[in-house]
Amino acid sequence: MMSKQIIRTLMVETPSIPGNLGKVATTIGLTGGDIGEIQTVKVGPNYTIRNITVQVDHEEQIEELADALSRLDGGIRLHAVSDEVLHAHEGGKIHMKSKVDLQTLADLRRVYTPGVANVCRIIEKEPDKAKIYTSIGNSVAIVTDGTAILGLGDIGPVAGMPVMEGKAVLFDQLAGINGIPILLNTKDPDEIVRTVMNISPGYSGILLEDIGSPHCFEVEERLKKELDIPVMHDDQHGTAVVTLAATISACKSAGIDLKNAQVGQIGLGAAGLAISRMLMAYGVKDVFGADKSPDAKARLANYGGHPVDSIEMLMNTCDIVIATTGVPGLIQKQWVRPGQVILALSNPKPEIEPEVALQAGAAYAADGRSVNNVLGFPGIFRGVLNAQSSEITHPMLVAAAETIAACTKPGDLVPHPLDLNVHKMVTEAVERVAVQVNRKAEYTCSI
Ligand SMILES: NC(=O)c1ccc[n+]([C@@H]2O[C@H](COP(=O)([O-])OP(=O)(O)OC[C@H]3O[C@@H](n4cnc5c(N)ncnc54)[C@H](O)[C@@H]3O)[C@@H](O)[C@H]2O)c1
Ligand SMILES: O=C(O)C[C@H](O)C(=O)O
Ligand SMILES: [Mg+2]
Repeated sequence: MMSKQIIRTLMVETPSIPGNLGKVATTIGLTGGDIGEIQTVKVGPNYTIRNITVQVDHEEQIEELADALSRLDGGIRLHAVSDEVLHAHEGGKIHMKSKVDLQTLADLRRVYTPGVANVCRIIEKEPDKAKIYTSIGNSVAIVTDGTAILGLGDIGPVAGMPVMEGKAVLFDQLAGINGIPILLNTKDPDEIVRTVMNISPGYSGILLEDIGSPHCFEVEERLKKELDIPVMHDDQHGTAVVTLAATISACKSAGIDLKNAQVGQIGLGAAGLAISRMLMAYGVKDVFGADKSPDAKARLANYGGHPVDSIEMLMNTCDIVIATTGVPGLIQKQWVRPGQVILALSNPKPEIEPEVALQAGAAYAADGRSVNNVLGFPGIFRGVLNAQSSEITHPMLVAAAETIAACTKPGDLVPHPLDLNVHKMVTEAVERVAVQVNRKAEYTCSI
């Protein structure tokens, strides 16, 4: 079974005779399609037209499906096949909008010149006032060099823009933050650091996204040192937060003692190394790691993890296995041990489909669509922006993970990604820790 990435909408007309919609559904099922939403477009005197969303593995299945539907008798007609995903991206997914009215000359003078000059002067005298009189206090740059776009690899920053726009949509709708994509035409760490430093005055946070390893480690570390605004590489720490949350939930449901469990991490790049570090910092004693790169394994050993040479061996010994390699189907079903927890987190396709892992005996299994850093980064940044914090610290990340785990329904691994209450709870948890950090800093400064 595959992850059915191709999504199409079929506009189908059926005469109003019981059983016709059933025939359509059966035809879709027989060609291997999964039915998603069904929306009634028009109810006629003796017919109904519906948009049916279908997910399939391959493009050719859509053609087979269209053929099969056109062969159905009794007046069933396929009117159109449309690509809603592509359609949703037409013209881009984001748009910079003004918050003020511009109807009259008075408006013009107020929001622009000459009124604006006085606001500039105020900020010149007291730069902190920019947080009050501009959007800077609520803006985060989403920075990519395009070197590790999802699991698609080094496809360049422009091809990665749909992902960056997606992150901006999530920032806006889940946390009310202006997320602004910044595409870098360089992969050189020195240039990345210099460029981000040079643009940083316009932002109150930097989200590094889909920057490949190992240069992502150096870039993040240097930017954290140089800048006095929060910097976070989402693929590292956002992913680690959500994975820790899913692991806590799985252990609770499966009765596994996380700290004494054997945890295996396959793929020790940006996501995998950060997940391993997070789990070890949380108290997990044994984290084993596999990667095709000896350097990646050496990095794990430096942080106290145990590198192993074979994925099969890791599968054979670990209670919890997490994979972030970007290689679909890497985990074979015969390697799955009964009762194991398997988080195959690569996007767009996992190392093993959750259904396959569960059929093979896994107690809990999930992929990167559900265990996804979308549950972490919006609330983490909202929390630090609210607290006007200059950094994102490890205790803030742990607070976020524990909050996500606490919001998870029994039997699930993580909450629904669009549950606004979860993002609010993450925000509050991070803000609480951030405020404590700020207070401590004030106290330290004053003594
Ligand atoms: N679900 C989520 O929230 C989430 C978040 C971040 C990343 N991811 C996914 O994780 C994957 C990796 O992302 P990343 O940013 O860590 O990339 P990366 O390039 O930094 O890391 C990938 C690592 O996998 C290793 N690897 C590749 N093929 C391998 C194989 N056959 N056997 C063993 N190791 C192998 C590479 O050597 C590298 O160290 C991507 O598919 C990405 O979509 C998911
Ligand atoms: O973008 C996502 O869906 C998650 C993650 O950042 C990834 O790179 O896969
Ligand atoms: Mg990413």
